Amino acid sequence: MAALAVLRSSAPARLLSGSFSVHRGGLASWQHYQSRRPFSNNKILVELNESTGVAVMKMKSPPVNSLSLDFLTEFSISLEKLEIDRGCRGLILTSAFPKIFSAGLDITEMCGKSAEHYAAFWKAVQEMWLKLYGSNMVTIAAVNGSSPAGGCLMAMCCDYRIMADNPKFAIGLNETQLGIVAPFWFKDTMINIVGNRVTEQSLQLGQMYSAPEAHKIGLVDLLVPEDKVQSTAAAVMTQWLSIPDHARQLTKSMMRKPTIDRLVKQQEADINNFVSFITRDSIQKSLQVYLDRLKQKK
Ligand SMILES: CCCCC/C=C\C/C=C\C=C\CC(=O)SCCNC(=O)CCNC(=O)[C@H](O)C(C)(C)COP(=O)(O)OP(=O)(O)OC[C@H]1O[C@@H](n2cnc3c(N)ncnc32)[C@H](O)[C@@H]1OP(=O)(O)O
Repeated sequence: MAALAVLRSSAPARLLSGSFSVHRGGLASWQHYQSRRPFSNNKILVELNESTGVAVMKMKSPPVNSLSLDFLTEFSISLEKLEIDRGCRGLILTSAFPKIFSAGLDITEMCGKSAEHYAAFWKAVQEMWLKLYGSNMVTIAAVNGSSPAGGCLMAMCCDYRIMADNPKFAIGLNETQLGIVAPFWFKDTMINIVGNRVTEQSLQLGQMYSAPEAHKIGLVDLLVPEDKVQSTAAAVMTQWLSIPDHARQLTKSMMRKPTIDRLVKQQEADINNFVSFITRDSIQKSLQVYLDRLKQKK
């Protein structure tokens, strides 16, 4: 968080516009952030409303917004651009697809690949978490569909979660159902929202909660009809932005810094831990079985 705060105060918006081709239009228009990365297929659509200072980031990686290495890299770059843009104070994170917010980490990135690939992938997951959980912006998740595991983590990184009131949509950290283990920083993020007891039970059982259940345990803050998710997110954002930035940001930092520092201090060890865990034959088998089941369920 401290690192982001430094970035924000030292990088003038003019520099950002020059470096990243941000096109600014009239007051009422939306800006489109175009990524110049050659491998980018624009899996993330970002629209910044200059007059409100609110960006809407829509995940758009078919079919289910799974978090691949490419997706995560594009996500982190997009987030960093917004973070250093002084014209942007708030971020609404949502999905371009009805019914799916994000399917979590892309399981194919964790199966049958090299140790180097796993290390690069895990670093990208860490970076996504560090940037989103440590953001100085007001962040609101507009959860318009199901959101297992890494998708739930993304929502949990935000300051406030609004979910579509549909019992068919589920959210939670279901890692144990795949035979894998949520790392300590996933666990800490959840504890900070719902407390130790609920987190322990959720993680052991790999529990997925329907939207009403998630609201009941405090995993999501507000349930609204599906067609009201975006407008409610905008309204809640206005409330949050009425608080002076410096006071809100310092408070957020005070609450989250210990959790963030814990990973920062052992980032390399966490990568090594992930690689040695995911390369075990038994874990590879579990993931393959889970993936095959997913593909066969139709
Ligand atoms: C002690 C030391 C510990 C150290 C730490 C070690 C390890 C930690 C490791 C990892 C942590 C991982 C966290 C994760 O995020 S794991 C991912 C968990 N995600 C899931 O379980 C979601 C699975 N998907 C679903 O439940 C459904 O797909 C979903 C509800 C999202 C959507 O359902 P729908 O019916 O609409 O769509 P499907 O037909 O099921 O899927 C379409 C298509 O997409 C493929 N797919 C779905 N999810 C994923 C995914 N996460 N990754 C890759 N691919 C996915 C699915 O297979 C279908 O493919 P196809 O049949 O069309 O080819």
